[in-house]
Amino acid sequence: MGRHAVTAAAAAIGAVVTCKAFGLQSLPSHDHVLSSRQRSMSAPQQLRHIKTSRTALCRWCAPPGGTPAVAEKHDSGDSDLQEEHEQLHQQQQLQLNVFHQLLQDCQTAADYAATAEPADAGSGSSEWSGFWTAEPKLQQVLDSLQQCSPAWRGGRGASLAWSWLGLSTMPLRVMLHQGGGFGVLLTVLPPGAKPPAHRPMIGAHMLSIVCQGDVEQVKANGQRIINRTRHTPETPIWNSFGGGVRRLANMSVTTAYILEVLFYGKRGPPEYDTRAPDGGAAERNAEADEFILSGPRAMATLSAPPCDPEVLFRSVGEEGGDEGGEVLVIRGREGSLLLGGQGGGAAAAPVTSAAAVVGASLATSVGGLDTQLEEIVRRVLATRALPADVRQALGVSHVRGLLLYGPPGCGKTLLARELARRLKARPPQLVSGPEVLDKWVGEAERKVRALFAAAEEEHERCVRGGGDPADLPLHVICFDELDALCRTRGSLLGDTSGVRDSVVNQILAKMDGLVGLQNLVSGGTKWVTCRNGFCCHAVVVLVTRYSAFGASVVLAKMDGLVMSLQNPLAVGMTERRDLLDAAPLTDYSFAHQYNQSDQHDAHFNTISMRALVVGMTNRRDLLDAALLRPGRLEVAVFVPLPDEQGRRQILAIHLRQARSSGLVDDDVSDALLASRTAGFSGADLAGLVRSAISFAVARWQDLHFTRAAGGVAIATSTSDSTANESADSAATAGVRVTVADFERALLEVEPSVSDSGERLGVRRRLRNMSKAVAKGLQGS
Ligand SMILES: Nc1ncnc2c1ncn2[C@@H]1O[C@H](COP(=O)(O)OP(=O)(O)OP(=O)(O)O)[C@@H](O)[C@H]1O
Repeated sequence: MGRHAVTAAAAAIGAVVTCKAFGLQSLPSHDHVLSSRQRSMSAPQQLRHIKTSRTALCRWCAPPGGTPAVAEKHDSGDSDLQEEHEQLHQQQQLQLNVFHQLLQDCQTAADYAATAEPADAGSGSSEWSGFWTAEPKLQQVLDSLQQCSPAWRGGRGASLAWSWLGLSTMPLRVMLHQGGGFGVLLTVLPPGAKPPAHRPMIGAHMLSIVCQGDVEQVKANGQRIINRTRHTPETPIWNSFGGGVRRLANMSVTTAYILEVLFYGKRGPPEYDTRAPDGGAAERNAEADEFILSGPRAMATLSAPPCDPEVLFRSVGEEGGDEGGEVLVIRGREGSLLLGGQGGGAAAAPVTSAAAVVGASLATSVGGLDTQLEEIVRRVLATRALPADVRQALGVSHVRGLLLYGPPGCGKTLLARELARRLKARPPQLVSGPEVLDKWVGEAERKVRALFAAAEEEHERCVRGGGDPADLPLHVICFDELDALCRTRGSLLGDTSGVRDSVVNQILAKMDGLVGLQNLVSGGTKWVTCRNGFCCHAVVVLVTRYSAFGASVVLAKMDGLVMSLQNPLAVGMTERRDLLDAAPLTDYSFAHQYNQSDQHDAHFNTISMRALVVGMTNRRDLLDAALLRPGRLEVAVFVPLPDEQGRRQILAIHLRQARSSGLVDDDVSDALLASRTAGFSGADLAGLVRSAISFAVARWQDLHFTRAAGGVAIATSTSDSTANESADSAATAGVRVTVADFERALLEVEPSVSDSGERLGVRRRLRNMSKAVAKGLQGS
């Protein structure tokens, strides 16, 4: 038998073995894995090909154990949704096919290399010796690698494939496959990550591709090679031989993904080499050790390698979320990444990425804010979804404050409410700035304290009852129109300025309490007379942190702060409380004295885990800068006017109910309406839908009135031809929203916000007023 025949047979056997090894049985049959001709097509061509393969899609849509709801979606009659759904599945299908193709090609290449052995890597500069695979096989692997990308996205902001790994704030290495003489590794580097140098696997022939991001690779193995690779469809593949010391750095602002294929031959997967980069044989490179082990080790807790490709690529419909929408469903082994703290469940039980689920389900009620949702999920929610031990291992703490800012009516309040609801938090406490302000001295601050009181009381009760505060639900505290409350201190003139400054201070004090001040010593209150002669209710927190102050200095500073800034919050800090005399403590009538070892530190820290403060404003520029510092409202997300795609999503959201009840004409096109509503905010679009429905309701009422009065169903009361035509049918005896209704609504509802974020209504009123004044002047 010629070499080619042998290798072809080996390839065929290899493919079968590979399929079994990768658990491909339950996946779409081989005719849905791309043929070599199809593989030579461009990605869009492949997409088109898959689109025509309806059987494959349906199999994928309704996998064993899949919910009927997923299949039902096809029959929902909602063509937009159906189209979106199909696109999503086509993309998933493509990704899965591409990945499986890669595995098959690698397996074939590894099978061809069965006779080759990597040289011993003892020297640390190992090379794969001799012939290891046929050139065409290598080319196939390279082609397959080139097709891989984690960045394909589905509809409505659902991130697919590996992008959920981008939630990690730490570099991660994920073993996607291991066995059959090769491994496939995914390295995920958060923006700016520069993990310590390490050696790649010894003796491995490696092919790496940057799937996303801009990555610098520095190799130092006798010679120094600096290679910077930005992801493009034509990104060159790094082709290297194992053993050299290497450092990767993510130079981009997005997460970078690097996919590597490592061929290690028959002798099995080599260990990561964590010896010092200088080549010292015994001396371990502790830094690299930590990185490498924290990656796979974290992943071992998160998702036992090798990951099931299905796990990584699965991202379908309603299974994970209580409200539907696209969610990432991870069928994992014990303790998969982002399990929402449920690690260690039954092996087959579906587990979901809590953060991704929340993000995706938010998209079902908040439209046009995909990027914002992604940022919120990554920066605010992701850590809350991590199991406590993983979070501790990564050394990350929760973000406690989120600021949503932007023009009015674009969904800030809606987003905050929905966020609280989806986080299964206690009912959110939502107050608006002007509501908090009070004419009575000290009352506004009391209201602020009351907002935080529930979280604190619940925590106390839980601790007293011997419970674990970590199990407590989250408290979300939302301040709408924050600019009315938290203007830059000292920026306001007049009698109210002291009160407002004091409210800012109170909020800061509470947020800092939530941050968990170390070494909190004393807290109390005092009535002080400010320069302007008004009495203020001072909240005083004394923190022992800096030894720079002596007792008198502390006292003077506290008084000085209170007096000179009209600032009713005085903060004194010292590490040497013993140096303090009694004066500050008595003068400020401190009710409590805590020290470092006191439980109260833990108290504040734990409360902080269970509280999220969300501020909302149209005028971020007016806010006190202290409020925006890290540890306070540290994540600021701009919520803009929706673009066309966003408007389409918002319209679909607001019409969803009426549509699902079959009350909207098929001719009503969200896409068309979106193209005609440039400059509309989310609130305007909601108003437009309400207006259109109001016309339909009026027509319906007229119809019923006519029937009731004359017993004859003739819609003479409306000139709308669509309604006339349909008046006979039983179905249209109900409300029916038509294109004509929207045409009328468009004449009635206008954009309320200018591009610069101002309310047009106000400007219009002002314009009218000035016209009236001018007229009056002319008349007089
Ligand atoms: N992105 C959106 N998706 C869906 N509905 C939206 C969106 N934005 C606004 N809406 C609709 O408009 C209403 C008002 O929006 P919301 O109060 O959240 O805006 P806002 O940005 O907080 O405005 P303001 O700054 O005036 O407080 C919402 O209840 C919702 O019905």
